[in-house]
Amino acid sequence: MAMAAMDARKKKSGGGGGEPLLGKYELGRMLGRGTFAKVYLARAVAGGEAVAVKVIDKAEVMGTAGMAPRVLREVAAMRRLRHPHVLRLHEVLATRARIYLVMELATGGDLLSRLAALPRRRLPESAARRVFVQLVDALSYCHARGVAHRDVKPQNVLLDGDGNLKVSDFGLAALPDTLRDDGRLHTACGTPAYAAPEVLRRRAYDGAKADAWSCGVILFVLLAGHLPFDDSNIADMCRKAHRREYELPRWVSQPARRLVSRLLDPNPDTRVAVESLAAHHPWFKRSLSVDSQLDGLLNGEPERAVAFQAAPPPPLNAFDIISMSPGLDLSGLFGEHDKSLREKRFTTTASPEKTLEQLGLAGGKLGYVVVVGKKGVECLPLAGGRLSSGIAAMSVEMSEVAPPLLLVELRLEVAAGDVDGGDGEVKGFGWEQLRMELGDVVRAWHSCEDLCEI
Ligand SMILES: Nc1ncnc2c1ncn2[C@@H]1O[C@H](COP(=O)(O)OP(=O)(O)OP(=O)(O)O)[C@@H](O)[C@H]1O
Repeated sequence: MAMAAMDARKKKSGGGGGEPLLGKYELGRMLGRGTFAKVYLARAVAGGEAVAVKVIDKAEVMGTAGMAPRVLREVAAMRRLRHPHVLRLHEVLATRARIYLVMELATGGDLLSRLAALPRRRLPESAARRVFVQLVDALSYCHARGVAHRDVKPQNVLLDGDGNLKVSDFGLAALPDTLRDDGRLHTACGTPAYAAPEVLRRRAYDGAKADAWSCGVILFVLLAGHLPFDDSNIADMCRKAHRREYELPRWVSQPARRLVSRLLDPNPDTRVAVESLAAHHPWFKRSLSVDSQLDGLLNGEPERAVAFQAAPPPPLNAFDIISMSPGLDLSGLFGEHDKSLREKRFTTTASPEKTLEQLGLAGGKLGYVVVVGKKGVECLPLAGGRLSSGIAAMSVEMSEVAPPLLLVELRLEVAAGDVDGGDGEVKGFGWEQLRMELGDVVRAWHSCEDLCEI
């Protein structure tokens, strides 16, 4: 940390003109800025601990309707919470002009920026689960203590140096003493894209259930890389939310889909509560070794490094590069084909690494190589040709069903510009041979129609 440079950067606005803040903290560079506060890196004079100090201008707060209670709520909420995934408030200091919230330092930035830095703005499912499990853990803890966050969004989810979550910004948090007699809240707050429909419609609402909706939106974003409902018109957004007009990408597993659907339930009475997820939802009980590499992923390493470790990609040839380029989206070229001919799935209890290795070996016999590329895992033809004429590549996706069971989806991609759309070649592809070459890695083999739900 560049603490040596701190003195030079002390700000009048926060640092008291070069003197340590109330003799206790030396303020350094600004970490970020919110609507009413600036947050600085700081070091405790006694002990040298690095912290974050949120500097709030009293006059600004007093001059803005509703802000004073918001600051008080943030302090009251953070004071009563002690959890590894909730940002700790160490102490509150004040001068005549300012309030200083001395907080745990989250060196990893916020989840929104970390996702934005990823090539496809989303995480593999196992990494998404790790983020989500920590989020649910933190919110379950808060809810059990009567604190609903009410503004759960990736900007308010910070990360520490190890990639662990720290839920922050309880400025909109609802404490039990702000509830009406019916136990529900009546203030519209939160950020539209993450806010529950009952919040947007300014109905009385249950803060914990509103948090559950926001968690559903976050989970969707982690898995898909975009928002489920994104409309500048709030009424339209509400309508879409009520009609459940969202579409998860096809690679998302069924258990994850079910979980998103339980959370994005427009009816708060039937919407699942975050507290009940940790104990009961099967999606939570899984973990693959790749989970531990979340930090690497969030540090901007390519997805392939996290998703599948065991298959080092061979050098890419020109064909590989073309087929991975975003301009050539092979997935949209299949509309006319019989799905059962071009897609197969199998379940396996082998590890992702072993499965890939076996696909690679089988490929050697059928004439393709396994490539772990930016688009995921692909089986590409040897020597720059085609798997068979008309077929450009076979894509492979894996998702966890219930550990150690993996679902592996294979899909033939037809070359762009193929005269008959690759129909003949798709029909002639050697699925049976592939199946035999995969041997006992395959536990159950399915055509795509067999397997709507697992
Ligand atoms: N404890 C912390 N450690 C590291 N960075 C922090 C910490 N707290 C806040 N930040 C950074 O400072 C920025 C501003 O935080 P702040 O809580 O004031 O506002 P906000 O939540 O972004 O906005 P608003 O107050 O408008 O809702 C954050 O986006 C984050 O980048």
